[in-house]
Amino acid sequence: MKHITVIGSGLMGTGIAHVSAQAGYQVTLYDINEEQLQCARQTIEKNLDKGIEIKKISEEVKWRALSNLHLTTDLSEAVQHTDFVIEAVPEILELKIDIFKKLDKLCRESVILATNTSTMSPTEIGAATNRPHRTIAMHFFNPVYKMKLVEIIKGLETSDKTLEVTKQVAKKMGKETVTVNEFPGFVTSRMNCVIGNEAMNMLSEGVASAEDIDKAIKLGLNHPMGPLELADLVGLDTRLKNMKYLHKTLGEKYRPSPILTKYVKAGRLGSKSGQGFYNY
Ligand SMILES: CCCCCCC[C@H](O)CC(=O)SCCNC(=O)CCNC(=O)[C@H](O)C(C)(C)COP(=O)([O-])OP(=O)([O-])OC[C@H]1O[C@@H](n2cnc3c(N)ncnc32)[C@H](O)[C@@H]1OP(=O)([O-])[O-]
Ligand SMILES: NC(=O)c1ccc[n+]([C@@H]2O[C@H](COP(=O)([O-])OP(=O)(O)OC[C@H]3O[C@@H](n4cnc5c(N)ncnc54)[C@H](O)[C@@H]3O)[C@@H](O)[C@H]2O)c1
Repeated sequence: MKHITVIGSGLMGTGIAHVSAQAGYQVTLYDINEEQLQCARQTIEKNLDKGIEIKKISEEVKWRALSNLHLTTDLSEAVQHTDFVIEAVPEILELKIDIFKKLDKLCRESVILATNTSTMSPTEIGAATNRPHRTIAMHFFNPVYKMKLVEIIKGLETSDKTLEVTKQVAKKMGKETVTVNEFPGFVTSRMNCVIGNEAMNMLSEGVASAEDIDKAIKLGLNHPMGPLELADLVGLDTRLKNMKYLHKTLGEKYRPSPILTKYVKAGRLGSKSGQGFYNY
């Protein structure tokens, strides 16, 4: 297990590539958008510098991590030498399935394919390949350099060997893992969804201001972030996609708050667009 390929260099793919390269893996980061790749490299370098500044890593660790990182917009090249693939494209099932079909054709038989989906089914994604026993979900958390958890979700056909190897990969990245049986939203996204949606409904009902809702949860329940600022961090478009999926699969109580739909329609996507429940 020497080479990891990350598919998608956005918010999460960037973080996953960072921790993989810093852990000593050879990393190829692939995206269809060259600009996104360049942005990812800048973000990784910035975060490595921050790690040096707060004395979490040395200069040598930074340069070794950057030397482990390779960027490409060529999918065949991206997986030519890979041992393990982690997909982090937008939360669109058809897109993930399309990519897994391509990966299945291009990757050596022994390569494990992992998806960083927040809520979708590794069984369904794996069923689109000839290697459902080597398909798994590896759910990282934002920001990846900080969040200690990787939530691992086995698909129906995922082999025990694949689960074991995936746990080892997460461990080498310095992460703790939990193993979840496949259910929409797993553990964390489903809980995030309920808390976030209730906060959005309270805001719409005029129960309290966004600031006070977040402050109450931070100081009253000791969360590191309030639910509304967290939704801004995650991306309101990603949150809405996940909510719609949970609503379809788990029923009425997961109906997205109307304010979330309205904000996404207005292009208010959270910190990544400069405006969400707060201005950035
Ligand atoms: C259906 C619903 C679905 C939801 C949608 C998808 C959700 C998704 O699936 C799951 C999620 O991600 S949910 C989201 C889950 N995420 C959450 O819930 C996030 C919760 N929020 C937080 O944890 C904090 O507010 C932030 C980390 C965001 C900012 O914290 P801050 O203090 O204002 O920022 P800071 O100054 O940067 O330092 C932070 C810490 O990182 C350290 N560090 C910095 N740079 C570093 C580097 N380059 N290297 C190493 N370390 C580095 C720094 O030393 C400090 O360490 P300490 O040991 O803590 O002192
Ligand atoms: N945002 C979060 O906090 C968070 C946390 C954990 C998991 N996730 C999950 O991670 C995945 C990615 O989310 P994100 O927030 O990083 O999204 P994002 O929009 O920030 O990044 C997606 C990236 O995928 C690229 N992309 C789009 N189509 C592609 C294709 N066909 N081939 C290769 N690259 C392509 C885009 O150019 C972009 O760089 C989603 O499944 C999401 O649910 C998100």
